[in-house]
Amino acid sequence: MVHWSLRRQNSWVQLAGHEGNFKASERGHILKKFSPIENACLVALMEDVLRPYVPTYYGLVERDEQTYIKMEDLLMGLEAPSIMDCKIGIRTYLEEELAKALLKPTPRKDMYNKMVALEPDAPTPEEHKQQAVTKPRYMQWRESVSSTASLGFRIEGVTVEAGPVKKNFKKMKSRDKIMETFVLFTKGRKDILATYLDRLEKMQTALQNSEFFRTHEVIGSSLLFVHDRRGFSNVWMIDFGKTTPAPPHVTLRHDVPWEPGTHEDGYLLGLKNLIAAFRDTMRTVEETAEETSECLEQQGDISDKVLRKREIEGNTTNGENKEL
Ligand SMILES: O=P(O)(O)O[C@H]1[C@H](O)[C@@H](OP(=O)(O)O)[C@H](OP(=O)(O)O)[C@@H](OP(=O)(O)O)[C@H]1O
Ligand SMILES: Nc1ncnc2c1ncn2[C@@H]1O[C@H](COP(=O)(O)OP(=O)(O)O)[C@@H](O)[C@H]1O
Repeated sequence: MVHWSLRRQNSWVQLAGHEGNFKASERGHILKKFSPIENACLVALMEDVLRPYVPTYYGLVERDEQTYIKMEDLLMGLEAPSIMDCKIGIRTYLEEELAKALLKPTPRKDMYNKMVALEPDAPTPEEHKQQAVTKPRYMQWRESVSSTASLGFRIEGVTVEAGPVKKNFKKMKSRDKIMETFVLFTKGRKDILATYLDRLEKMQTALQNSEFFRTHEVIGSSLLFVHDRRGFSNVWMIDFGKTTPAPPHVTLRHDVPWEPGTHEDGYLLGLKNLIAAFRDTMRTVEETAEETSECLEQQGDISDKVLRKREIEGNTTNGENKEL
């Protein structure tokens, strides 16, 4: 018998990040364009207590004159996977990008265009005139219109059972809507929610004991949630392209708001809020199951009932993410 995790039953799915950054590799591995910063992180993480929470690192390979980082394919073995990418932390850009923008602002037309596409009135009159914004300005605005600034995490992308990839979460700010998305993502399955919660809590403990975490500013990193209909589920820390060692004189806490110069990332604030949102989602699912006398062990899809219950309770404002 072939173990489930040894069979490749899926094709590559990319929920977020830069186009063209990944390349397929042999079974169980993927290739990501080399970045010295991410490479140094993965090397260090292989020796850290966080190792079980990050994709295994297999070194560097050359393809078509480009260097790639070879790492574990986290979708390996999943059948029609459901995947969710949540970016963690209260700040999504580097302090040095802010310093650069203050010293020598680089106007970004592409970021201005992304901004007006979402909120035509967001740019200032001056920015409208220039048809450009700086990168920190765009990133801070993205943080404020999403849940990053308030909750320390945001949903970047979701796919349910290998369906279409949804990325329309840029303005998802409210905790209620995030919880609705968790219900839709897991189809209200208590077993999957429970596995995610357990893994997140263990990750939280590992982070508190991690030498890597104590000494690194973790910016723009995500948690990748993966599960399938059979109930195989896991959460992983990915994307260390903007994770850098903190200056030696700085002691990072990760659970306090950022002030310029502190290098704080708010990673633990975000994780705490994410865990709480998962716990409340689970409670709602349990209450709905009790009320409707449904047996959750049957693992039926109760997401419709949970959402209807939330609507009745007045928690739902509109159906923005119901199409998942
Ligand atoms: O998600 P949208 O709104 O499209 O904005 C993207 C993300 O914030 C990227 O961050 P991440 O990679 O953490 O998702 C960031 O890449 P960086 O990693 O380079 O900061 C991009 O900056 P540019 O690559 O400069 O365009 C920025 O345009
Ligand atoms: N090891 C992995 N296994 C499976 N999928 C991955 C892996 N790493 C990244 N991905 C997919 O690629 C997407 C972008 O990854 P990320 O590392 O954030 O890229 P970028 O550095 O371009 O932002 C993730 O949302 C996820 O869907």
